[in-house]
Amino acid sequence: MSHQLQDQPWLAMIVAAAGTGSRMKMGQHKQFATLGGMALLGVTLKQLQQDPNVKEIILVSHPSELARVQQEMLVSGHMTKVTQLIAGGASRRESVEAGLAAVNCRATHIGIHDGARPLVTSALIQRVFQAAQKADGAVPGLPVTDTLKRVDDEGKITDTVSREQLWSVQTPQIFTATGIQQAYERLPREIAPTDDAAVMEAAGFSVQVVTGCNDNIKITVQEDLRRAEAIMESRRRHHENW
Ligand SMILES: Nc1ccn([C@@H]2O[C@H](COP(=O)(O)OP(=O)(O)OP(=O)(O)O)[C@@H](O)[C@H]2O)c(=O)n1
Ligand SMILES: C[C@](O)(CO)[C@H](O)COP(=O)(O)O
Repeated sequence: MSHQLQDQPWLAMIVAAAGTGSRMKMGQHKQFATLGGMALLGVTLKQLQQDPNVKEIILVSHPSELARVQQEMLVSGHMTKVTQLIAGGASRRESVEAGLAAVNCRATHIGIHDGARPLVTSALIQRVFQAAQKADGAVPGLPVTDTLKRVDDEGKITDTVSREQLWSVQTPQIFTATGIQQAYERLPREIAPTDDAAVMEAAGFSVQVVTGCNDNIKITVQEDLRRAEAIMESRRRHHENW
């Protein structure tokens, strides 16, 4: 796919939501867990749908739930920015690659966001997008505040890792469209990166970190759902549109 040269930045957002949510230990995929009265993935999509910077959303879902997502989230939720709903793969990498293949050629920038991070805000997207326009890409992150230990298989500490210069990064991660497409093409098949900035780094691109948001948590285990509910409730008390 080629990307047109144009003056105005144009952001396409891939939502990686094809995982099974095995760590949530629920009877169904975590995308359907209830959060604030909606499906978790529905909350994420609503946030992106109402964001002025996001021009199109490519939703990557588990192959077994495409029909349900289409009906319960896209049609019922009026997610008009979702231009494509496609099947993901067995790994996050495969799901992102499927999304990249489907991006509109108008996109100057491609964002990649976890379906499991419903508390993303427009302020955060704006911050990352602005920084991405001055580099090959940008990601939100926070400096690590706990002390870090390396631990062996028996649970014994082997050493203490300096936390100086260590940041914990989140999504959305936003890159130049040509950069992220090239970076994935160059990535050796056997590598399974845990985020997309790692793919850019491996290809020699420069990625800027901007201040992330403490509340932009990834829903991974049941406890995260309770925390997310509390954050949503607090936002509702302070902002009308939450
Ligand atoms: N094959 C995969 C695996 C993960 N993801 C997405 O990547 C995001 C981050 O992954 P994670 O939170 O680990 O989700 P799961 O892989 O679903 O969770 P688990 O590891 O507990 O099974 C999620 O939105 C998930 O849906 C994906 O699109 N395709
Ligand atoms: C992409 C990510 O959310 C950045 O923190 C994270 O690496 C995803 O990890 P997971 O193991 O796929 O949940």
